[in-house]
Amino acid sequence: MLVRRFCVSLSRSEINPICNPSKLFNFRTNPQKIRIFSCQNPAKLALQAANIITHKSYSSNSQMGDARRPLSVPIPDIEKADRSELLRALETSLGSSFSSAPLVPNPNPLIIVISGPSGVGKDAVIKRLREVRENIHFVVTATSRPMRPGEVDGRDYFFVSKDEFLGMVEKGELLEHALVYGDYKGIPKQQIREFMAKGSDIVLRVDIQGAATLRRILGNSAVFIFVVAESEYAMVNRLIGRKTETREMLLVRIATAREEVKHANNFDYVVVNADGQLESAVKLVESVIDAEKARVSPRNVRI
Ligand SMILES: Nc1ncnc2c1ncn2[C@@H]1O[C@H](COP(=O)(O)OP(=O)(O)OP(=O)(O)O)[C@@H](O)[C@H]1O
Repeated sequence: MLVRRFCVSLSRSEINPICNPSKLFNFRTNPQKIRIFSCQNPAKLALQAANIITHKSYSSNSQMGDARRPLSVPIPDIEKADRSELLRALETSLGSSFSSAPLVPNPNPLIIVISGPSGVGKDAVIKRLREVRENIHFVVTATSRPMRPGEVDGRDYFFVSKDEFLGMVEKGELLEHALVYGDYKGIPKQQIREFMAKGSDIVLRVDIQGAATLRRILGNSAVFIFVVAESEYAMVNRLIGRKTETREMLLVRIATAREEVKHANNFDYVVVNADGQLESAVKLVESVIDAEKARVSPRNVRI
């Protein structure tokens, strides 16, 4: 019964390498042998198939008169032969040895732009991502805003004066810059070039305005991720809880955030950072990065 099923599928299958070895090995097949397969006796057919794969289909040098054709070698029984013997026979039959070189090139380093309204947890997501992910560089933004308690110059931001900042702009040292709530923020190009050359992925953390500018500059060569809280209430609560804003600034930030939530469409991915669910948000960002690395047509960024 089993033999019958095997044979029926053999005779029906166009791509079955036994019925048509040319599909697999690109050989010129002997039409005579293919015709033999269409015989009606299933047991005989199975035997012939087995016979051909071990000996006959590769044995006739007289029919393969050119140098590209594989040599005539029997393929040992897969159950009995040792692996290296089998590999050698397959290599000889195919006419070339199996390479250990990667079948596809290593993926290009990515630029990942992380943005979202104020207070949704961009910094919290990035801080955790920094702990769990290797080979990724978090660009330190230059800013003219004063340092907050607990922040470190060169780690959280490069804190510079307004004049120093404008000097950087003039020398073309910034990929993008903007005036945000009265303070300048900008992305130093040199850092990106340096770390991409080492093969690191780059994370840029910008506000919505900055993300829109980067989209114009980088187009689809970078990955844009929009981080949001699960609700406006949660977002406001987090801003209040952070205790970094004056009452006036709180109002401005919340009003701006309301507008900014509408910009999700300009991004490639949305990540919801729900209350108490920071780990899930970070995992999702990691999945996005992994998926981007597996793209068939990679993004190709030049700074
Ligand atoms: N998933 C979460 N659950 C609870 N609290 C969170 C979560 N994510 C972030 N927070 C807290 O919310 C506050 C705001 O987060 P964070 O400073 O990271 O926001 P942000 O988007 O970087 O804000 P801004 O754009 O104003 O700098 C912080 O006190 C942070 O610890």
